[in-house]
Amino acid sequence: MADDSRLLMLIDREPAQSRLITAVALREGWRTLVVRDAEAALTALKSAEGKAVTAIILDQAAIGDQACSLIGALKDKRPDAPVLMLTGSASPLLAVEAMRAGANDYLIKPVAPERLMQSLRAATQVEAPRKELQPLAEKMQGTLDFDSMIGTSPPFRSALAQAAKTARGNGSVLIEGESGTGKEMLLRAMHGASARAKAPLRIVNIGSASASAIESLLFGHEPDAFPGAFDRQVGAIQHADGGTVVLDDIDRLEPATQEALATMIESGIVRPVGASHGFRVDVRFMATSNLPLADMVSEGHFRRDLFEAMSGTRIELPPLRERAGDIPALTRHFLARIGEQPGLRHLSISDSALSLLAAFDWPGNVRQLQAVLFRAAVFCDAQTLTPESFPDLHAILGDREDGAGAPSQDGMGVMLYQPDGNLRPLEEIEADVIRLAIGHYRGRMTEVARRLGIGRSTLYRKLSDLGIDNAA
Ligand SMILES: Nc1ncnc2c1ncn2[C@@H]1O[C@H](COP(=O)(O)OP(=O)(O)OP(=O)(O)O)[C@@H](O)[C@H]1O
Repeated sequence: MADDSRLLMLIDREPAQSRLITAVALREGWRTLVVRDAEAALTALKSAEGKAVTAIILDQAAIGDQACSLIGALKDKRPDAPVLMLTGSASPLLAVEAMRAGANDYLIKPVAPERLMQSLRAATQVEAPRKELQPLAEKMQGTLDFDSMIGTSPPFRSALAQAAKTARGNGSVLIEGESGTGKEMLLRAMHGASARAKAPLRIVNIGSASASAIESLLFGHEPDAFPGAFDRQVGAIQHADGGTVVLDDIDRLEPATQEALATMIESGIVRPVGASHGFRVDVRFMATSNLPLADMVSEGHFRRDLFEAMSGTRIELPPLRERAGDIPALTRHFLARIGEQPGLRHLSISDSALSLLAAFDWPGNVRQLQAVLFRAAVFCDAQTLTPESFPDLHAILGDREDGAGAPSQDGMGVMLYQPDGNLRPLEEIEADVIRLAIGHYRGRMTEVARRLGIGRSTLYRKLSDLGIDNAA
């Protein structure tokens, strides 16, 4: 059902794409106004209907070289309406120009409908930086091996060690973790370090298509297997014979497909949809899940046999908020990579800006950190990023800046040594750890106690023994 307050202007010349975007946007309550070119877009914005436009998607193919100037003109007329640009080009320079002109996001075609909607949702959220999940920065390709995975925090390092140890084997791998924690990056590194590194790696995003389309993508189909199946299609599993298949977001697999996959794995034979016989394949399965799959099994939402077949090795990647100590290293890594992009420069970052980044809880994890840094770098005129370079984070955390939000001792952790080189007394360190935890978990004392591994009453006793004001 369309919501009258949500009108999307789509500047697009491809009828099939317009229909698809209109349909997926409608599912999320958007009405869509389709226009074919720049002139029609600017005219439409002046009309009574156009005044109600709350977001704009622009396909660069409809505009050509003038896309960035059109973004500027649209932002002049409608500064509040976020603009997303679709393009066939992966040029970082175009991405930077589009952002400087005012685009909120830049998506390279083909874009899965879910990715597009995620971006539209993010751009229309009031608390934009919390939800910013599709950064331009992600289009910067780097090498994908274990060494390029930044972080030294113990839970992260133990996940990496487990991955490195099992990469060379043939068993299945399940990587669990919130969105943006690096699951896909880790799987690619594992495939790269495996004996199958030179064989194909096929990644199937389970959330990106309907259940029947996923079956076709995985197993392939015969001509006429279903209405619209004109040609034979070879599925990802068969394509990856000898290599690795990744089931990205396996938690979203429908029950019927779960069953078909469990049967396939058990038999080692893949049977295309509509085919009377199958083919024996040799593939290694890897999967990612945003939700704890074991819980889904206990709740009856995921088949136990498939879970067991998929979890030869189970690796959990921690959310960024649980490894805030890695934020400075990640930040420097991303700033170095951003600085290599055409149109951007190498920037440094002040300690106070690092403290601000460390105090945020990053619901979109490493991906979001990358996006926020990229945006800040695009708009930075100086050589150094400061807290002012992150106005949205500043607004969210600003009122906590002198206390709860900012981790103590240069923001990055707790000092173990005194200036004279001797260790600090345990009580002082403990008090700092508790203050840091209260700040990090924004005063949610149950969470603070849970994360510190102590009971709430012990926590309150320590607060009083150590003389900590719980508004720390
Ligand atoms: N430890 C890390 N070091 C460097 N870059 C990282 C690290 N972790 C994640 N990234 C970067 O963050 C982005 C998101 O990572 P990735 O796509 O692997 O996350 P994901 O967990 O698979 O997310 P989703 O569940 O949403 O698909 C990528 O650009 C990746 O390069």
